[in-house]
Amino acid sequence: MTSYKLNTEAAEPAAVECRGLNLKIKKKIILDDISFDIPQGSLTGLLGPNGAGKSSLLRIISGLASPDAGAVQIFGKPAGVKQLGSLSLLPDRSSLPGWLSVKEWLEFACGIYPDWDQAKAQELQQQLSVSGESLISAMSRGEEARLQLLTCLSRKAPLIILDEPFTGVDLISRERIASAVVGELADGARTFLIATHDIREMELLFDRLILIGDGRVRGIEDVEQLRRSGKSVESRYREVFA
Ligand SMILES: Nc1ncnc2c1ncn2[C@@H]1O[C@H](COP(=O)(O)OP(=O)(O)OP(=O)(O)O)[C@@H](O)[C@H]1O
Repeated sequence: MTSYKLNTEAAEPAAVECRGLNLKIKKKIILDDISFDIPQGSLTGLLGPNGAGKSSLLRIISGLASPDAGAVQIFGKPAGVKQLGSLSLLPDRSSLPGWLSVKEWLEFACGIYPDWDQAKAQELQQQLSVSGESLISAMSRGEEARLQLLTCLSRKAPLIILDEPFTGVDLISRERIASAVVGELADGARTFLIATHDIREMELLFDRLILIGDGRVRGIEDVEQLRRSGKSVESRYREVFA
């Protein structure tokens, strides 16, 4: 079995360091030798077609699933349950309790997350236009997506992982979600890893791209360098996957 040396000597550990990740489900290869680093303070887009393995990879990074081989470190420490406090995940499928109202959910979240920032939650509730009175099960997909983002960003966790934050979300809500992310980027204290198919909304925000197809890394790009070479995120995506 190949052994993978983790980057233990860098001055500042990467927010995420993946080395040689492999995952098989029912004999099907889902992730095939995935390796990359995500520097602290960056906003990385994880892009790839349906079924590429993005959600599976994010679950492993978040410590919710284990790879068959390889290793992940979060801020220099092995990923897993002990790192749950370092990251805030917006999962690809809603996991919010539908029987609660938004207000009840936010009170509950404030109690369960030790790093909950109540002032930030109130600010985001305004910014994302989320009504406290709504019952979660009665919310539209876009309203629930905004509540998920609010929940995710109201924690002080230094690593934010968003898995498809725009699914089923209308244009205005997309803009609100994108601008909430922009607001969080200002001081560079947080690191964002965002899996999305909606390249246009995020094109101007990404500073790095990880392109993944058929479970393999198909490219790691510095967006500034891409632009200097006359390419956009979208054109690079088409070049790799079309
Ligand atoms: N529990 C599972 N059982 C069987 N196959 C699975 C399971 N979870 C994921 N897969 C398969 O793994 C592959 C990658 O799925 P994954 O959800 O990670 O892709 P994705 O890139 O997030 O896709 P999308 O963009 O459509 O959300 C798919 O072929 C999927 O069918």
